[in-house]
Amino acid sequence: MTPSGDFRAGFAVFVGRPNAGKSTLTNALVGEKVAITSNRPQTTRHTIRGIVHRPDGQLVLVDTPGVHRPRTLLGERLNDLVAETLSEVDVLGLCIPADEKIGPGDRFIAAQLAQSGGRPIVAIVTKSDTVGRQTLAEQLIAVEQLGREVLTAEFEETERRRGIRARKKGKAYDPRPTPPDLGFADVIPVSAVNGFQVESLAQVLISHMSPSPPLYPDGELTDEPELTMIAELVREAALEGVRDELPHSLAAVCEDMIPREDRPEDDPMVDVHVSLYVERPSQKAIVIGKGGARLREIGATARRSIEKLLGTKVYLDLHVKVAKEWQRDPRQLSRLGF
Ligand SMILES: Nc1nc2c(ncn2[C@@H]2O[C@H](COP(=O)(O)OP(=O)(O)OP(=O)(O)O)[C@@H](O)[C@H]2O)c(=O)[nH]1
Repeated sequence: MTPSGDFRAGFAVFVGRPNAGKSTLTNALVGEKVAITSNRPQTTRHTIRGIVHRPDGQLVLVDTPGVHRPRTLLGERLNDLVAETLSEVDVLGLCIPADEKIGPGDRFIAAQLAQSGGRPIVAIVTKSDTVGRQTLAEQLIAVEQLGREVLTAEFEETERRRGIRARKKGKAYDPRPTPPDLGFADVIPVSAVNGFQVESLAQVLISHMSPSPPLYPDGELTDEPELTMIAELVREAALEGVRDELPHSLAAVCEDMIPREDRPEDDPMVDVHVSLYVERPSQKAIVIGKGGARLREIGATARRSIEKLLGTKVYLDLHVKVAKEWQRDPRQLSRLGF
């Protein structure tokens, strides 16, 4: 790839309520499993970047957790993380599923994005394979309308503040006329499952980047440290098929990753040690399962993904530990990397 004069590069972030399809879309764009998906809400805890290389641009995707109202300390940290991420990117992708009516959660998030300093917001209507043409068309119109509402509200609020500032300084307030085209920069329906418009979305996002040489070398998919990715893979495997409230109480830490010494050069193996933290002994029992059956399943699933990630054979050593109320304890949180 030789970047020409009109090559563009920059950062984009997908924001949306839990389960909106952000991680799946990141994977569809990047083309390899990088972000962690699950059909349980709030599984993405770390900011994971996927890098999309195209002849005319490079898109660095930052995958944030869903914006939600903080209930615990962990929730607050997630929201801080989101606010921090929003201030560092070039374009904001607001994900709204095609198969669910726009709700207060979407409005809350859209309003937050509108307040993030005039960055272009691309509204992405996800999972569009799940609805018919008529429903999709109606959702696109509703999303356009949402864009007009939140950006008009933001414009009026900015004007109101300008007025107050001017009055305080004893200056004349010169109101600006409301721009006629307030709204999202683009509204685009996609499906991460059948690939519908995924490439167009990449182009739209790249079009909002500034001219710049590539930010990362070609071929690099993620700069997330391997240990974090391994921990996420184990956490994902542990969450599979669990229907209770475990997701909020489960954390994984990859303690170390050591190449086995006595292996032939063409058949290496890595020893990986991961601790799974739960809050209560009863949860530990759930994770371990009858006679250790569930833990073995988790181990087997996670090992396969880790082998894919590292490209070598892996011996995975899993330990389940109880760390009481870790969600509410700042010291435990920082130990677990939050
Ligand atoms: N049919 C269909 N399902 C999708 C699509 N994208 C995502 N899903 C499903 O929707 C669910 C949630 O997707 P995720 O990508 O994990 O959602 P997320 O927004 O990252 O969720 P959090 O990590 O909880 O914030 C999963 O079960 C996905 O398989 C899509 O384009 N079509």
